[in-house]
Amino acid sequence: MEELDEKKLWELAVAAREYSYSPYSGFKVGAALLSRGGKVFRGCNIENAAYSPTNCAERSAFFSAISQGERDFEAIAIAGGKDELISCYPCGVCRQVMAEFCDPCTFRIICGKSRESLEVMTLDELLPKGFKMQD
Ligand SMILES: O=c1ccn([C@H]2C[C@H](O)[C@@H](CO)O2)c(=O)[nH]1
Ligand SMILES: [Zn+2]
Repeated sequence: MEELDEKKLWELAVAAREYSYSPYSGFKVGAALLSRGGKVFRGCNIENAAYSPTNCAERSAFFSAISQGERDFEAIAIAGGKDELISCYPCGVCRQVMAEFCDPCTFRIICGKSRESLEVMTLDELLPKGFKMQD
């Protein structure tokens, strides 16, 4: 995936953020998950009055994709912030879900607060020595 495509994927995360349901934190997050087949699955964070049922944008995107039969992923872009976007990285729970389905050395996570300041990391960088099925 070229740099241009990473920017495009991040723009789709920004668009997905518009659907965020976050009346409790006011922190809106969008994610765009790219499959190896070139499909994009979007997700947003969905909060709840009981707090703990809240789902992050990243997991919403993964669960949507997996529910539609997709299991082969290339990259995810994330855009989050209250009124303004900030550099928003996936939480530990989402990193663990990524580890279930993605190759840690090749799956890329794209974060940033603007098209011009995107950071691209592998899952292995964000979740080194993760716990996996074979463990
Ligand atoms: O990477 C992140 C970090 C936080 N959130 C959500 C969870 C909650 O709704 C809000 C504040 O934590 O942001 C995400 O969706 N993804
Ligand atoms: Zn999360």
